[in-house]
Amino acid sequence: MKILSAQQIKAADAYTIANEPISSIDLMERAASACAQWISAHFSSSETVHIFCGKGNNGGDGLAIARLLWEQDYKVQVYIVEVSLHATDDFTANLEKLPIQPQYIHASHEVPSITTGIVVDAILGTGLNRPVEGWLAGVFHHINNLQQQIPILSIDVPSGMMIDSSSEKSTCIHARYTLSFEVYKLGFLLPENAERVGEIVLLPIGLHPEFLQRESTPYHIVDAAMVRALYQPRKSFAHKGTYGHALLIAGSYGKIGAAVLSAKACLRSGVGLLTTYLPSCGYNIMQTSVPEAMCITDPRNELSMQFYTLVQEKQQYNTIGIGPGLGTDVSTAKGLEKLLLQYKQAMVIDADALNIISQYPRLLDQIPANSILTPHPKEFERLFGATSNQFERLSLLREKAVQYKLYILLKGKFSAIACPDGVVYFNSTGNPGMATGGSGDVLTGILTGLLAQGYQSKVAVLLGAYIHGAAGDAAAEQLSQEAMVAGDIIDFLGEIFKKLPN
Ligand SMILES: NC(=O)C1=CN([C@@H]2O[C@H](COP(=O)(O)OP(=O)(O)OC[C@H]3O[C@@H](n4cnc5c(N)ncnc54)[C@H](OP(=O)(O)O)[C@@H]3O)[C@@H](O)[C@H]2O)[C@@H](O)CC1
Ligand SMILES: Nc1ncnc2c1ncn2[C@@H]1O[C@H](COP(=O)(O)OP(=O)(O)O)[C@@H](O)[C@H]1O
Ligand SMILES: [K+]
Repeated sequence: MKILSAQQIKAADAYTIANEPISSIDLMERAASACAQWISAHFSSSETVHIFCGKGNNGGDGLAIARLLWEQDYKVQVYIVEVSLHATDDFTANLEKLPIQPQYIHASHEVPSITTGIVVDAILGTGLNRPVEGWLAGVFHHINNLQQQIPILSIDVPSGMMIDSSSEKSTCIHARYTLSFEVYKLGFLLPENAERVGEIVLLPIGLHPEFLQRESTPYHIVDAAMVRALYQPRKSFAHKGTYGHALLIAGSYGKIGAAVLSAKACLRSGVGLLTTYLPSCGYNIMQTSVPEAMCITDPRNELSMQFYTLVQEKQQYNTIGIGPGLGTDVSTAKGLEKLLLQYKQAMVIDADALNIISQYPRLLDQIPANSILTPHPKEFERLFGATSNQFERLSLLREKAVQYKLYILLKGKFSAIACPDGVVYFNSTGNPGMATGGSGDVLTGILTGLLAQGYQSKVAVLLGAYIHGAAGDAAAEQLSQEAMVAGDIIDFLGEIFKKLPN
């Protein structure tokens, strides 16, 4: 699914009006009726609905929603916030059709004290053209202070929130739900806006499919349809050699669990053969807990320089996953440097392997093209530096993926996957139950398993991120977000793989 900028959304609107064709007031009616339907499905008509409208088309939506809910016997109060002297034509047309008398607000103290019902925020939408400040910011503060008692529903976008750049300097409505039209907006996907958007509900309003199909954008959402198209079923005459041999270099004293989780996830993602390279203290643990994995040990309790010679001697590994629980011992760093000089196929680099690279940045140039890096935000910052906001971080992510010809998956809710061509995919699966130690080690195992069995890096990272989150969602569904642990994500992988064939 494509993510469109405010400018592209405006163009989609215009294209739909010209080519469906439909009048702009009817398109607004369609958007408003999708919102009114959602509201009536979720809130009883005994609730008073307080609708705050600006004077642009977002306000026009609000007025139409007010009329539609009034027709369904809701008690409706409309407040027109005088954001501008100018009103749009569709706002004016809907004001003429409004069956009740609105109240006008020119100052923050004019916001009524509302103690029951629900609040609908239709003050500003994608037409925001400057940060919200001054008396309007005061109005927003008043509305936000109601939040504890009553739900705030923002129409299309929480008012005051920029969708294509940081809203740090703007006062925004903090919504409990954002009822947004047709497509995700980039700002919804970044953690800095989490408190502003609340729960996102996407409502289709019939924007022209031709426009959506042909419009190009660097930002996409990974969805179920996309991953089903990427998935390759196993061949009936396959043997274990068909699905590759992965080498997983992981673990240090006290962190063998990370290696175990990665190894199990790699095997449960369909790899043909798996060899793990571990410090000596991990041998019994791995052989007992994951008998399917072969095991080579380093004589030390940290991994030493020796693992590069192993790769040099045995070139049979289709890919290497390195990092979970590795530690950042100097000898491990030296081993990683030698490995990067020897091994030229795409690999998966995570956790302490990334931390080592951030200590020796020259190693970035040695990483094989098309490798997958999986930093969490802190690791990303160590690798590439701090940024002043998350839109800048996203630009930096794209820039580094292009510069080093890598797939860089920046972890979090809506993990952002930047590709060497500068395109970014946001993963749509996963939940806060996955914010538990070891979830990332499981992801490394999955990605290593998919790469080893022959998926191209791009397919492996999109498919892997999606199934990792989907298995996490299945685990949370069964066990709760609190009680699930990283190992449960592995246990639910099978359920997700079963749903992938078309
Ligand atoms: N997507 C679709 O296909 C469809 C979209 N639709 C809807 O249209 C919405 C976009 O409507 P829009 O373009 O009229 O802009 P909108 O957000 O109402 O704001 C414009 C007003 O805000 C003002 N203003 C701006 N910044 C300000 C600030 N900081 N502080 C104060 N004022 C500020 C600006 O004032 P001015 O700059 O003129 O002073 C102007 O008056 C979209 O979000 C969706 O709800 C549906 O109806 C149909 C299908
Ligand atoms: N709130 C969340 N929503 C969706 N996915 C999440 C959430 N929290 C964590 N995850 C996922 O869980 C994984 C956590 O990885 P990481 O922080 O490296 O964990 P660890 O180092 O403990 O293995 C990432 O893939 C991340 O996207
Ligand atoms: K709004």
